[in-house]
Amino acid sequence: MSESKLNVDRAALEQLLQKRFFFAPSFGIYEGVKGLYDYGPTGTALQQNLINLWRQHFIIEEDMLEVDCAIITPSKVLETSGHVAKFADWMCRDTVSHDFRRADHLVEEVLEARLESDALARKMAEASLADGATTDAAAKAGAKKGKKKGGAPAPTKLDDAVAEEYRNILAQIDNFNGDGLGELITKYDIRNPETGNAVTPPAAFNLMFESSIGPTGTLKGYLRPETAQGQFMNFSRLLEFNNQKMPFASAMVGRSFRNEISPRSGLLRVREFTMAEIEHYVDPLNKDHQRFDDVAGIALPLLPGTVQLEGKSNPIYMTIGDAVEKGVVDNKTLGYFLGRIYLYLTTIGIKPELLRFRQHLNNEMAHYACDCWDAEIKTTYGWIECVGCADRSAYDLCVHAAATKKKLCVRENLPEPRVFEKLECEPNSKVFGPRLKRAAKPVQEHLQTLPEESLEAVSAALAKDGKATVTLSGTAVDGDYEITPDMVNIERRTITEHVREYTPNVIEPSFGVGRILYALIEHSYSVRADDEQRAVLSFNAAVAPFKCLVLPLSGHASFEEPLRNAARRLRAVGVPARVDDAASASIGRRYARNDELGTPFAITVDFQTAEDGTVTLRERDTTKQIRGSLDEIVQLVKNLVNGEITWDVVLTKYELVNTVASENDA
Ligand SMILES: Nc1ncnc2c1ncn2[C@@H]1O[C@H](COP(=O)(O)OP(=O)(O)OP(=O)(O)O)[C@@H](O)[C@H]1O
Repeated sequence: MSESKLNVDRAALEQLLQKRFFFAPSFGIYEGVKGLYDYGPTGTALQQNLINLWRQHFIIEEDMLEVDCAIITPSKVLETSGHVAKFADWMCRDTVSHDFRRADHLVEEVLEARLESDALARKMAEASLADGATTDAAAKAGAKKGKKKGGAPAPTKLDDAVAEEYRNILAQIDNFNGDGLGELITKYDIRNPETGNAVTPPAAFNLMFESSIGPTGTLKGYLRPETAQGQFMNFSRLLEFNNQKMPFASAMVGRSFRNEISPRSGLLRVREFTMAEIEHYVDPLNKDHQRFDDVAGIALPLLPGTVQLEGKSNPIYMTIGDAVEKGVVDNKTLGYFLGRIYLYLTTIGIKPELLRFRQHLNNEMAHYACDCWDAEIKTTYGWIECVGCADRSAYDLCVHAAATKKKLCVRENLPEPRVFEKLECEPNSKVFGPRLKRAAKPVQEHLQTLPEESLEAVSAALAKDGKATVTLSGTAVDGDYEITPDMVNIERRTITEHVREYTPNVIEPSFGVGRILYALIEHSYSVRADDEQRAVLSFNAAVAPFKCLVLPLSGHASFEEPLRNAARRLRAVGVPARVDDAASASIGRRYARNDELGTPFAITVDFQTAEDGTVTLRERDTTKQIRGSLDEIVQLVKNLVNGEITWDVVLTKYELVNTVASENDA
C-alpha cells in the first residue's frame, strides 16, 4: 500500500481547534504551564465518544472486568514495580541558556534537520546541473540562494557515508541508552538547535510526580505514571470475581501523570493524560487466543526490530496469522490484540495507510516487557506512538508477590495428578536459630528456593566435607554462612500434585487517548476546494462530537417553534442535537462553523416548514441536502447516526434540494 501524504496546514488547524474550543492550554490566563491542556465542549465530547467506542470494542465485546483504581500510589508499590529506579528518560541541558531537552529527541531533531538540509542541497545542485552549471558552482549558488531567502541557513550537503550513518541511527534511535546518546552528541557535535549552544551529557530524569501522603510527610507517594499497577494490585480479587477462570482481562480508563522533560507537541506529549489500558492474563504455557481466527486474515503494516536494525523504515505487510506462524509476532494473544487495535483505530477513522506497528528494539523495551509493538500513527509531527502493546510476562505479579509475600497466582486442578521426583530441603529450625541468629530465616528461605542443581551441590558438599557455604545477597544480612549436616535434611522425594500453580503472563494494550484524538483530528481535516477554502472535520457519525445541528434559515420569529420541536424530537430518539439560532450569522456561515466542529448532519427549518411541515437535511461532506417531513428526517438522522443506513443510500431515495444559494451565502 502506498503511503498517502498528510495535507494539513498545522497552523490553520491549530487556530481552528482553539476557535472551536476542542482544547486549549490550561491556566491560560496565568500564562499556562507546558504540557497541560483543558478540553472544551467539543474536545470533551470527542474524547468521550472515543472512550465509549473503546469500551464497546474491547470491554463489552470481550467481557473484560473494568475497574477504577486510586491515582495516588504509595512509593513501595512503584519501588517494587521498578518505576522508582527505572521510569526515566535521558535529559540534556543547554550549557548557556540552561534549557532542558530530552536527549533522544534532540539527537533525532538535529539529525533529521541535517538530512533534510542535505536533500535540499542535492535537489538544488541537480536543478542547477540541469541548467548546465557544475556541481560545486551549483551548491554555492544554492547556498547563496538559501541565504538570500529570508535569512534561513543555506542547505548543506552531507558526505554520502555520513548521511547513511544518520539514517541508520534514526531508524534505531530508541535503542540508544544514556551513554550511547552521549557518544552521538559528541561525535556529531549535536547542539541545541534553538541557541546553537553545546549541551551537557545525558542524565537520567525520573518522570514520576512525587508527593507525600498524609500530614506527617513520611509516607512517600507518586501520581501514577500508568494505570496498570492498580490493576495488578487487584489481581487476586479479579481472579476470584472471574470464578478462578483463565484467561481473563481487566481494563481501566483513567488519568496518568508524567513529568515530561520538554513537552512541545501539543496533545502528543503532555504531563497529564487519559489512558485506556487492558491487562490480559494468560497461561505462560499457552498464549493462544480463542478468537485468534477472527483477526488472523488481517494484513498489518509491520516494522519488526530486524528491519529497523537494517536501517529501514518501510513496513512489511503480513497477515497476523503469518506473522505469528513465522515468529515475527511472539504469540497468538499478542497478535490478536494487534489485530483488535488495528480494527479499533481504523473504525474510528484513522487512515490505514497512515498506521503501522513497530516492534520495540531490545534497549528500548520497558524494564518489564519481553516483546512490545507500538501502533504508530503518522501525523504532521511524524510517526507517533499512540498505543503500546506489550507482553509484560509475569514480571509485575512476581515482583509484587515477592515484596508482599502474598500469592498472586492461579491454581488449577489438574485433570490427572502429576507425579514427579524432587530434591527437597527441610531445615531444622531448632539448630538454625541459635546458630545463625538474624540470618537464620533468610538462609533457610534461600535453601528452600534453590534450583535443583544448586541444592544438589550443597548436598554433595555436606556429604563430602561435612559443611557447605550459603551466600546471601540482596538481603539485610548479606554474606557467606556455613551450614552443617545437622541443620538440614536434603532428600529426593516423590511428589504427587493435584493442582498446578502458576503466575500468569500479562499482555497489555495501552492506549493514549489524547494522542489518538489528535491524530484522528489531523486525519479528518481537509479544506474544501472552492473559493472560500473552508475547513471541514470529516468525523464519522459515531465519533463526531455533535451529531446533528438544528438551525433556522434566518432569525424570523415563525421559525422558533418548529426549531425547538425538531431539537426535542431528535433528543427523544437519542440523537444529541445542538441548536444554532445565532441570527447575526448567515446560514452559509453557520453551516461552515458546523463543518469545523465536524457535525455530520444539519436540519434546517425554513419558510416551507410553516406551509407543509417539511425540513431539509444537509450532510457535511457532500454538502448535499434533501427534504422530507420532520418525522421522516428525524428517523433518518437516527438511522444515519447509528450506522443503519449510509448517506449514499439516502441520496438514491430522495431528490436533492437546490442548495447553491445557501451554501455560498457565507
Ligand atoms: N506524555 C504523554 N502524553 C500523551 N500521551 C502519552 C504520553 N506518554 C505516553 N502516552 C500514551 O500512553 C501510551 C502508553 O504509554 P507508554 O509508556 O507505552 O509510552 P512511552 O513509550 O513512554 O511513550 P513515549 O516513548 O512517546 O514517551 C502511549 O502509547 C501514548 O499513547
